[in-house]
Amino acid sequence: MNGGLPATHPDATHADTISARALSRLHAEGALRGIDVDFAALLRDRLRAPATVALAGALAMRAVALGHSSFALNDADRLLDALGTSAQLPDVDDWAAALVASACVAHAENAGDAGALLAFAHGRIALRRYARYEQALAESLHRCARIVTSDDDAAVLSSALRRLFPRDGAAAHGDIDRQALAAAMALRRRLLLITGGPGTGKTTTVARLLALQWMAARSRGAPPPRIALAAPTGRAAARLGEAIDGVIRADLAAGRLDADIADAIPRQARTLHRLLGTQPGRVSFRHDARHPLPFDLVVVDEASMVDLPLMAKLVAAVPETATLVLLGDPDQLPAVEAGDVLGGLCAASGDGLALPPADAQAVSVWLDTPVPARDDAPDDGAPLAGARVHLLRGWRQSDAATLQALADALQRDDRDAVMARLRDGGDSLAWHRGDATPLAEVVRREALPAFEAVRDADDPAQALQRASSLRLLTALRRGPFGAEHWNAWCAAELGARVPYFHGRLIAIGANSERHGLYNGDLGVVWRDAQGDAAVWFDTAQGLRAWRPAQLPMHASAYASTVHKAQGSEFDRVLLVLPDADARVLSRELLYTALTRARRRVVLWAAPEALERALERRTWRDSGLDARLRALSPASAGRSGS
Ligand SMILES: Nc1ncnc2c1ncn2[C@@H]1O[C@H](COP(=O)(O)OP(=O)(O)OP(=O)(O)O)[C@@H](O)[C@H]1O
Repeated sequence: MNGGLPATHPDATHADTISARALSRLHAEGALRGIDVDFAALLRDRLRAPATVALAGALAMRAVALGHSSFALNDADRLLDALGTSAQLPDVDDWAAALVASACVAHAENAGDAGALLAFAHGRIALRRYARYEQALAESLHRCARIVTSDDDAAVLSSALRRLFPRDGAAAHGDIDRQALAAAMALRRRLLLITGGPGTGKTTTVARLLALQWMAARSRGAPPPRIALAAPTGRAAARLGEAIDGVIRADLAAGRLDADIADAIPRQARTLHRLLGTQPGRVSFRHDARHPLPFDLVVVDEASMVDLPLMAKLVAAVPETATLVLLGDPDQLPAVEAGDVLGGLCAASGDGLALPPADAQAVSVWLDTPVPARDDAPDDGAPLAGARVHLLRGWRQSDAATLQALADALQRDDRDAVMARLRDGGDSLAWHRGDATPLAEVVRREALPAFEAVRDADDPAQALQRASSLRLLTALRRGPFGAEHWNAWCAAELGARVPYFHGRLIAIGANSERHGLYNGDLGVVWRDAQGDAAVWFDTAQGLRAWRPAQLPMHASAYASTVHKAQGSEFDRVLLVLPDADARVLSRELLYTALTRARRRVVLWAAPEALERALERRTWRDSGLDARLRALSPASAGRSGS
């Protein structure tokens, strides 16, 4: 950036003066980055925009880096607060008037203005690119969220649902089986979100939902549904495929499924990039609105990890006649990139506990149980009402029960219960107070043996089996509590003398179609008798090895940030928080880290850092709900009834 900001415009208003001052101050303090201020300078110097517009542009760009797709003018103080600062900002009405008057800003009346770099709608300012994605997503969702009037025979559906979702004790007490409800809703809706915490049976539900779709198609005399399973990362896709396979096998053995349907249900899930078809050197995918995906049902797991541009492209590529089912846990950290899409979808679809009356009535007949209907006035209703079913009951057994209870307490924001659970500990939970136990001692005792077991395995296959037994998770990447430091520390403890030492654990950091390796895939370095190193991976084609120099981007996999570990699971997790407060510490970070563990969590954290993390919510601002509301002033429930 040039040494200062552009000079004040000759006919500057009071709002411009305030804006110019705010820009200088926020730049000087470091709250705005060079790139934000350069963008402001471009708007003012080259495009002759007033300082009000330049300030809005700089803040919109800064907001994207914090994960917001846009920010509300009347909530700009909150954005500054998140940046750890404050400044006098223009009066909201003056600011809005200046934005509407500027040729640099697209708004409802000049929406065709292709040259505008910013967009202003619903009181929110966004970089034009993100506004376009958000508007396109809202329009596609609005289209696909309409109710499908199923012409399936109610008796056939009832009997299929009874077979796939046998009643257990809970249902006998009058509770509805929310898993069966979700599967049934996928027959009425083109868009369905199935949300819930870990172990609430999202994958189990989706496996049975696929079977139900088959049974329904068969009874209708329709061709079998063409099904695609996908997830944002390779790891998550592999887990989804394996989990569906496990459910189908168990259901077949229990007589809940016929063999021909069990055989026909796909178990291979792919990354979203692979599903949509990456094209070398291009940001666009092979499948889009004009070349839709050749499927009738698209299931996407780990939806919380999908960012705004990718979700917009996915939804556009789902054909009008297909059903899109998104699975996710809205309490997890949102996508690293901008736009909390799952959060926006949840805001637009309500709590997922009650349905619009028309849905409730239809599904009650299929489930043979009264299903609660929303009783709010249609005009106040959520624009995607009925598009979400939230699963409540945790099903994981025994040794993970303490972890499940801890995750529940985090979800409820019951801090006393969280602290009590942590203090009580148990076989599956241990808390080392950061002020009392040296971290290196804990890592040496709790983590190192698992990494030594990888190194000392008999062969690469055994090493890879042991690779996901433990991961050290950090809040930060750099510094003494960061993943980079602990990766180097573990390597040194394991006796590393060369970068690709025998038994080194590697994680791939980007998707590579060419290799068939995906972000998060784990590999292990194995040296042969001549000392030559190869890195082995368990791929969809079986065990494969590459020379280190042939691999896509990768890093050691002993430690990683919680953000990076999203979509992965480990038997045990050692979570390390920094000894002082850091802005990344939040309840969602704790929740995401703890729910990565299947069996045991060891936490190293100072009580104060833990308390700060529990107090802070990850804040992601999104205009999706506002855009959806603008598209459907009446609720989806009314339009469909
Ligand atoms: N209706 C059910 N009856 C009995 N067991 C169930 C039921 N639903 C799920 N489970 C069991 O609970 C465990 C978790 O289920 P599942 O993997 O489907 O949950 P999930 O929500 O997808 O979990 P995660 O988000 O952690 O992947 C599995 O062992 C599964 O067999």
